[in-house]
Amino acid sequence: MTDHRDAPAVRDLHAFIAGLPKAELHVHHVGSASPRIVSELAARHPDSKVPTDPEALVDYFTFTDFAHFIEVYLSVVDLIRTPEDVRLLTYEVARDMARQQVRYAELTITPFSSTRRGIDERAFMDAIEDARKAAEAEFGTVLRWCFDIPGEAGLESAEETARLATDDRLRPEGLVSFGLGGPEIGVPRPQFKPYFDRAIAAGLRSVPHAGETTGPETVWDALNELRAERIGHGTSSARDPKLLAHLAEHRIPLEVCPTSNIATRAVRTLEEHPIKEFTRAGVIVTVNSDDPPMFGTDLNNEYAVAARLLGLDERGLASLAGNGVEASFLDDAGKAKLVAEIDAYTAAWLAP
Ligand SMILES: O=C(O)c1cccc(C(=O)CC[C@H]2O[C@@H](n3cnc4c(=O)[nH]cnc43)[C@H](O)[C@@H]2O)c1
Ligand SMILES: [Zn+2]
Repeated sequence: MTDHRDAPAVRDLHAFIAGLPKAELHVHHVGSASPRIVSELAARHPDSKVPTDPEALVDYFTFTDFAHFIEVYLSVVDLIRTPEDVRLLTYEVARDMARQQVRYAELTITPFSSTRRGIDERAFMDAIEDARKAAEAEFGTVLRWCFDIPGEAGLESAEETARLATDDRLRPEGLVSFGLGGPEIGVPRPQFKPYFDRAIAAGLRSVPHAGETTGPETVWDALNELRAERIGHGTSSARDPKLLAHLAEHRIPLEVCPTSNIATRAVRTLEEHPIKEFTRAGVIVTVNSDDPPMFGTDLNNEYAVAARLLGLDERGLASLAGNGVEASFLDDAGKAKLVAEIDAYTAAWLAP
């Protein structure tokens, strides 16, 4: 993904980013399946329309709009049919993260999509937990889960997601937060309040998507009705100065995913992305990859994009990585350790 025509200073920045320890807060489980895993699963299930040839996947993963993206996303969801598929996917996603020096990730998982397709709920939880423990032991990447409601699937999906997230016999050890994903148009956030209330009462943190494909009123709803502690995307917040001031004052971070917004055509070009308006308004910005292989990106590339749009040098990038850690649901000791690692890496890189 590095442009080899880059000037030497830019190349150095890419190398700095590649080694920088990072936290990722907004990345989807199925949306992180590498072309190799997608083609392996597609070959196992020849009834699927998903191509088996990784090169054909590039075309397949070119989206006309957000609705088309969700349609393609669900065709990949359809490839995950057994607990072993779930385990393999989760473990391989962690391997890809470790290669990018991602030390900690909150991975958004949609258990409803798997249980409704017939995967046993107990086996599903065991598969993700087994992969989480193996990944931490083998790659050193700490994974935590965000269970999200696929809002367009209706309140049945909200009920099922809340049940899976709060039933003490099922709830996985790695679960830290509760989310809401899928299309926003025609899916008002307030209807999900009772499910978020239950999840919050059970100790989960609230991290809905909002303002990705609809206006700032959706972000207000996420804050006021769903008690959001971070906002997934929040792109349209830039259209409401009062909202920007509120996010800044209450230190509600945005999980910004620049390339995703272009790929789903939520934003026309990177140059038009409001990330700079967020930082100017004092909003805490974290940078994330969302569905990296589907959007032809990875977290390192998203940091490079942010560096370009925000004019960041190495210290600025280290501070951006620090935002990801501070906005995470790691405990204080975990945060301090990862921030110290970022600082030590940056100091060593900049040492004469
Ligand atoms: O699983 C089903 O059967 C189902 C039925 C109806 C609707 C849905 C969904 O809408 C699933 C959406 C799915 O998309 C995930 N996702 C991945 N990237 C994004 C994003 O950038 N913005 C919003 N959602 C995203 C999300 O986690 C849901 O799982 C499913
Ligand atoms: Zn997302």
